[in-house]
Amino acid sequence: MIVFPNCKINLGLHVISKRPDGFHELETVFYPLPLTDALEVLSPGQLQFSSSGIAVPGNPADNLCLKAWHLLKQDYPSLPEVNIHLHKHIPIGAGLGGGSSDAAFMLQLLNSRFQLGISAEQLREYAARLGSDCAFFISNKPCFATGRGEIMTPVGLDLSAYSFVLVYPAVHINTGWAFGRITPKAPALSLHESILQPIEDWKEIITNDFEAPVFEAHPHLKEIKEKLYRYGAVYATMSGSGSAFVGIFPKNSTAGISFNPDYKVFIL
Ligand SMILES: C[C@@](CO)(OP(=O)(O)O)[C@H](O)COP(=O)(O)OP(=O)(O)OC[C@H]1O[C@@H](n2ccc(N)nc2=O)[C@H](O)[C@@H]1O
Ligand SMILES: Nc1ncnc2c1ncn2[C@@H]1O[C@H](COP(=O)(O)OP(=O)(O)O)[C@@H](O)[C@H]1O
Repeated sequence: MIVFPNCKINLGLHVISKRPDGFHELETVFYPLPLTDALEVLSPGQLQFSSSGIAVPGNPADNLCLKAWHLLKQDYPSLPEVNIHLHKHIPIGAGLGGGSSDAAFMLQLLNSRFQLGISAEQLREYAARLGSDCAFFISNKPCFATGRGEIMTPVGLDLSAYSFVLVYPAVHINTGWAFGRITPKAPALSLHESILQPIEDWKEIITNDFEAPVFEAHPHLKEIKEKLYRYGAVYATMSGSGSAFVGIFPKNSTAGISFNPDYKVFIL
């Protein structure tokens, strides 16, 4: 069985307060985009994980796909061992949620392949235990999110008239480090309201709190956002804790966009 875990972008992100458990309360809008990995699970087999494409840092035994299998195995002891192959295409440490998406798709795949009968709500709970933005990928629809990112309300956003330009400048941002560089505060205007304003106004009212610390540590990244606006983006932002940027352009207006050849650029 093969599935294609997609990435997400954050349209705005406010870090509101630090919680006693060390995590942060935030608000953001998650928006899914069709840049994907490929995740194949073969069974019967022995529990095995391999990957190709972009190298995933860290020990393969810690890969979120395996963690998802172990999480379900605790509650469903009859879950068979499987042979997992991940072809990694979504940039890592980019704020695109690729690892979280792999984990959420793995939970869903195991649930349907082995008919475990887990409800969508229960899947969201399992996913939230694997990562703060993992639960989003179970419903995978535009939503306003609060809490650690796991409390979601659907948001009626139709961006089908636009193309998305993703730029990944090959700078790996550690999410925990980025949260540690922010002084939390309540926003003057909640994203719940600002996201419903015309997209032409977003430039003035929708912000990502991670941009300031990331620009401070990597000043050359600011140029990417400025260049997206120079090319005609209606709205441009860093996604999540970075370092990928997204520019939202009217459809058929992305010809000729080019960046440093060391950067990865995806037009979706
Ligand atoms: C910042 C966001 C915005 O969508 O995405 P990315 O930029 O990573 O994609 C998310 O909140 C990231 O979610 P995720 O990548 O799943 O984070 P986790 O693995 O749960 O946590 C990594 C680390 O980030 C910090 N963390 C994460 C979420 C949160 N609400 N408060 C935190 O303080 C914690 O230090 C934690 O140890
Ligand atoms: N399947 C996976 N894909 C990507 N990263 C993974 C995966 N499993 C575990 N990781 C770990 O998660 C970290 C963050 O991954 P990723 O989700 O791509 O970043 P981000 O949180 O910026 O969106 C990586 O540095 C890697 O060590």
